[in-house]
Amino acid sequence: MVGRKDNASANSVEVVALNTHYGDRQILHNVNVTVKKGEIMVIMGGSGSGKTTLLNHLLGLLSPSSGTIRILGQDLGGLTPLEHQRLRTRTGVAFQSGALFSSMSIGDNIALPLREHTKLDETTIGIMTRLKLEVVSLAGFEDLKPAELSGGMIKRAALARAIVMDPELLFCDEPSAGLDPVVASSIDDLILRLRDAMGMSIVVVTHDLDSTFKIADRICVLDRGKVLALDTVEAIRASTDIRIQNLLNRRTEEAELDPDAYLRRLLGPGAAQTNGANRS
Ligand SMILES: Nc1ncnc2c1ncn2[C@@H]1O[C@H](COP(=O)(O)OP(=O)(O)OP(=O)(O)O)[C@@H](O)[C@H]1O
Repeated sequence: MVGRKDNASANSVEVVALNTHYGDRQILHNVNVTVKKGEIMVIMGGSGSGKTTLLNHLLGLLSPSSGTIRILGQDLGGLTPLEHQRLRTRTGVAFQSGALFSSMSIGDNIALPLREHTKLDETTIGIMTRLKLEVVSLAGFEDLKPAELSGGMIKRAALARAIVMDPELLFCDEPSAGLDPVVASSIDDLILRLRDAMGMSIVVVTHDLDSTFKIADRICVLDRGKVLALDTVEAIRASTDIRIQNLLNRRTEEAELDPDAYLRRLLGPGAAQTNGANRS
């Protein structure tokens, strides 16, 4: 582990009473989330429910209107820029798009955090980079450029860069988005392996229900900026809350509450009128 500091907290993430606004509009409402050490927490919710906003708070990219965010025992609100930077070396982020530098080789992309944050010599950096490429099953691909990789390989490379510093906490934004089911499933397996073999705490933001049920220890369901539920996979699956069931069944509330309005949206006003006329 590079630059790791011990801390006594049993939780990797503690979000307490988080409220946030974009301008006058409140986006997150009294959000409380805890991620235990070694846990995989999946944040899910419909489009616009606030997943990205919450993730950006956890990454320290947004400041809350009120509330507290503790990452690895440290209150983000009270950190100096140097402390922020140190904390960043203990966390990893795999962005949805990969966010790899297109002009650099895969090996150089993955080595970047080691070159930026450590004083390790190039031989050691080369060994650590190749080790992480092996972990994500990309051994031998270090000289290729991102444009030469498939979507699944880009996601793997992004994960390799996110874990190159052996972080205690890993954030993954839509790790399987845009991948076919088989490749998406292999990314899920990789995330599970990272937790099991390296003991990381992992926060995943995803729309993908199959992936959620496969990897999550607990699920945080967001709905219109509020935590609708935070529980185990089994408990979420068994929930009788209609909004959770709608989310799980991929039904919209509109469809549930007003079938005609849903049809109008799907088919256009003329078709819906015809439908209404036929019914009466
Ligand atoms: N920079 C911004 N300025 C103003 N409003 C924003 C901004 N970013 C997001 N929002 C609004 O905040 C709400 C939550 O957005 P957010 O992107 O966090 O949701 P999400 O659950 O990640 O959605 P998606 O799954 O579609 O990415 C939405 O209503 C969105 O329109």
